[in-house]
Amino acid sequence: MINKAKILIVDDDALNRIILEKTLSDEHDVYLVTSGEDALAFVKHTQVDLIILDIMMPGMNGYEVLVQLKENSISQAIPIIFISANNRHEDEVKGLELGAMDYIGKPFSAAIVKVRVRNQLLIKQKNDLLEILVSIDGLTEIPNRRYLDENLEREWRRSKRNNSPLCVLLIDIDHFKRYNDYYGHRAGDECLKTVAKTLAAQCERGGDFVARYGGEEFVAVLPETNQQGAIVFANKLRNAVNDLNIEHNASLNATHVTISIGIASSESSQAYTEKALLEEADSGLYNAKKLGRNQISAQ
Ligand SMILES: Nc1nc2c(ncn2[C@@H]2O[C@H](COP(=O)(O)OP(=O)(O)OP(=O)(O)O)[C@@H](O)[C@H]2O)c(=O)[nH]1
Repeated sequence: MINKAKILIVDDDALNRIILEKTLSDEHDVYLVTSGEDALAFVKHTQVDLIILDIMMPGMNGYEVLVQLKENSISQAIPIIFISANNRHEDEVKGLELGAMDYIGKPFSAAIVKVRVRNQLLIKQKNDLLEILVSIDGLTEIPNRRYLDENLEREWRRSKRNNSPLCVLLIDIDHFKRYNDYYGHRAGDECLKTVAKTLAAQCERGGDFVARYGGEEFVAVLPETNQQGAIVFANKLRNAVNDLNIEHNASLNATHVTISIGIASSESSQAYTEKALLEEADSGLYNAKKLGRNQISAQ
């Protein structure tokens, strides 16, 4: 079963646009543009699930449009079906080699277009699900290290491009080895799950996220946030975990589970890479531990 999808049709021929719209609009939301240039502009502001792309058009041809769509991170994952009167084998091979998922010759049968669109949407749905599954940590069900690496790098590049501040927080549960030793590994897992969900739930601003970094460590990424904002957020995390009041009789700094947090800010940092920024957050964490735990420390 596929959900209603957003399909962009790119064709300079009015009759083709009308027939394709009529064919697909009972199952999907259909958008129409008449040139490659308009298609590239459209995907910048509207998220679409599939593009049906004519090849021979005045201005940019379909091949050129496809190459540009594949070069842009916003549009590179959108499946593209070529629809063209170029029915030579070489044209079809070229289209598929460039990255189109399917190629339909003109004149086309509406029934075939319908089925092929449905097939591509099913494949995309499965790929999207797979993408989510490989980005989620199995134990805590929050984003995993893989998700963190990919998204932190992207946010770092965005921050450099737009000259906007970026903060990262390295968060560690205090005396967690003692927790495991005292309450057992299974209780340790439950504690990790609760803390992870609590940390993730504090992210209210779009773009902010918390991921499991490994073991009992987590990382929060705060785009467009300066150090002052990051300190406010870090205290919110620390308070939220304190408020859980999870008993920790083996802790050496409290009678409940607490966290320590190191903060690094791109504005005050000398870091040239996002990894170096994380290392600075690690130094902050080391300080917070040294200062007695259940604290934050900004670099
Ligand atoms: N239950 C459970 N424990 C884990 C998991 N991943 C890591 N740990 C445990 O987390 C503990 C981390 O211990 P340490 O790095 O020594 O740090 P700590 O005991 O928290 O001490 P401080 O960080 O200095 O406050 C180790 O005992 C790991 O075995 C997990 O998935 N489940």
